[in-house]
Amino acid sequence: PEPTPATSLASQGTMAKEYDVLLRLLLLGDSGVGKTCLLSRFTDNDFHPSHISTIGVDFKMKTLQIDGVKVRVQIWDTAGQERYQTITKQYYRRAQGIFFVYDVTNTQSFQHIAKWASDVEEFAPGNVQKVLIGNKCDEEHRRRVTTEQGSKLAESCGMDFFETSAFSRYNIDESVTCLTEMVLQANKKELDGLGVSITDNCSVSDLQEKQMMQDDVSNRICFC
Ligand SMILES: Nc1nc2c(ncn2[C@@H]2O[C@H](COP(=O)(O)OP(=O)(O)OP(=O)(O)O)[C@@H](O)[C@H]2O)c(=O)[nH]1
Repeated sequence: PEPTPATSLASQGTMAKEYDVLLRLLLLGDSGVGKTCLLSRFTDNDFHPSHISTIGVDFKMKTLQIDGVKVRVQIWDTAGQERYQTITKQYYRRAQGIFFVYDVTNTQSFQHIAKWASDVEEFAPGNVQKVLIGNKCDEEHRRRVTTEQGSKLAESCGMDFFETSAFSRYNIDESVTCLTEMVLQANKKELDGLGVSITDNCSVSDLQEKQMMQDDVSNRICFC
């Protein structure tokens, strides 16, 4: 589905002051690692035992309070299946933060993180913030990727790292809050530079979009 444009969301917020800042985060990783479940657990406290593959992209939102600022986090869930990648890549450049998700019981999904990361290098904005997630850590008996391996990979890619469980809710709020804080921090200067305090009603996405339009008009990808 197409979301309501960020600008109109922001202006709705002006009336009711539902939030101060709007951010876009993206979930990437192989099919079946648990991206949809992580999102449902975070936004609705729901868990689905069956795997229904995401088709293309989907999104959900939740508002967090961070240091007294109401931050509306729009999280985009992408299909892990190869055949949707032409579509999903189009969403990379509008993300301020990315979760790279693997499944601790699936070595291949861990090895593929390098490929997801190199795609992001190519298609996402330069200052995009990144967090590595090793999901399904409740499945200790089926684990194939150690915490140390995850932690080393995260360190080598300059990412923060969490092991999570959408099943038990372990580290779900913590990982989303961490990435949200990183995005706020990374955009603080930009917001200040544009004369906008992060306590004003605004969308970081729109501000970045404006700046990118000024910076690289010639490099813009057309979505139509
Ligand atoms: N034990 C356990 N199972 C999980 C966890 N998270 C997801 N699953 C299961 O893993 C399967 C795949 O989960 P999804 O969330 O649909 O996977 P996805 O990454 O969104 O997959 P695509 O949409 O195909 O890219 C489902 O059967 C889930 O119930 C978890 O933390 N623990």
